[in-house]
Amino acid sequence: MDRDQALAHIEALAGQIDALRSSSAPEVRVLTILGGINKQGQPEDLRLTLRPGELVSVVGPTGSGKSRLLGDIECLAQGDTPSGRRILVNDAPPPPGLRFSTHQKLVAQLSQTMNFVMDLSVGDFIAMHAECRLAGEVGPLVSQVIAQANDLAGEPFDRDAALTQLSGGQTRALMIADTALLSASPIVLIDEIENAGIDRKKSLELLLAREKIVLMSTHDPILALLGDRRLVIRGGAVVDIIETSLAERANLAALEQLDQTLMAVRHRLRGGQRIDSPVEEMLPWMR
Ligand SMILES: Nc1ncnc2c1ncn2[C@@H]1O[C@H](COP(=O)(O)OP(=O)(O)OP(=O)(O)O)[C@@H](O)[C@H]1O
Repeated sequence: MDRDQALAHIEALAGQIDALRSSSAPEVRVLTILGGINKQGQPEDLRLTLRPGELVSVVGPTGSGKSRLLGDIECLAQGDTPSGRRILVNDAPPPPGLRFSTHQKLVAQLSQTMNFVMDLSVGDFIAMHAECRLAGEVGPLVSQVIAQANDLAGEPFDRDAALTQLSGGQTRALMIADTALLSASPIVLIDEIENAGIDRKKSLELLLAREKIVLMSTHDPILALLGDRRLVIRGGAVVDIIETSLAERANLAALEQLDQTLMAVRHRLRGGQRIDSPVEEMLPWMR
């Protein structure tokens, strides 16, 4: 391991320790995003309020500024990021203590590229996190988190599995179950979990059932339409806020069927089967 790799390793460990310490966070009744400027320096006309249990998707072309928006929320920006946005918590700027606290993290982040680097078993890691949150017996909660993660992941794993040996899908499933059941952070940011090999709809339902505010950047129409609203980003600014309409919800059902079609074909492909029969014959819902 060279110096840079060692430093990256230490940084990742520090992040995970911070996550373990995030044992309490203040209640967020309302989160407000105040507009800043777009990439051309023109004003962004935005005052968006979000409440617990709400799912908002963030859509826009590559490079339009979706991650910047999530980054602004993550650091509770106060006009000090390239977008100039400001974030209010319960209608007021967050106190600096809250912004930079590693103990009271308001925001949990999940992304496609996150990985565990700790040399621990799944059971030991979840138990450590649970001990930070609870006094008393943590065993049942650890079992619940692992069972929930297995429900989300395609391939099952047990508590003795090493964290670093989990697949991408299993890692994401464990992070989501851990965030939903153990993390105190009331805001969850998701940066593209489309190809994670997990049950994405169930994952979102799990987070929302815990009354989190969830913002999710995505290019996937099914995920985007699951949101109550979607923010359209262009040129570094939110240019539209679209409420998911009844007609869109009806289309969501049709899109989910298409998705099942592709999943059925993928399943055959993975199983080493041929894809040469008519597509309708491969579909569970058309048979
Ligand atoms: N309002 C803004 N003012 C200045 N720079 C911005 C603004 N919004 C975004 N940027 C910058 O533009 C670049 C691209 O933005 P970002 O990575 O957020 O795009 P993205 O939509 O997430 O792209 P992708 O879909 O490829 O991940 C980044 O360097 C980001 O800091």
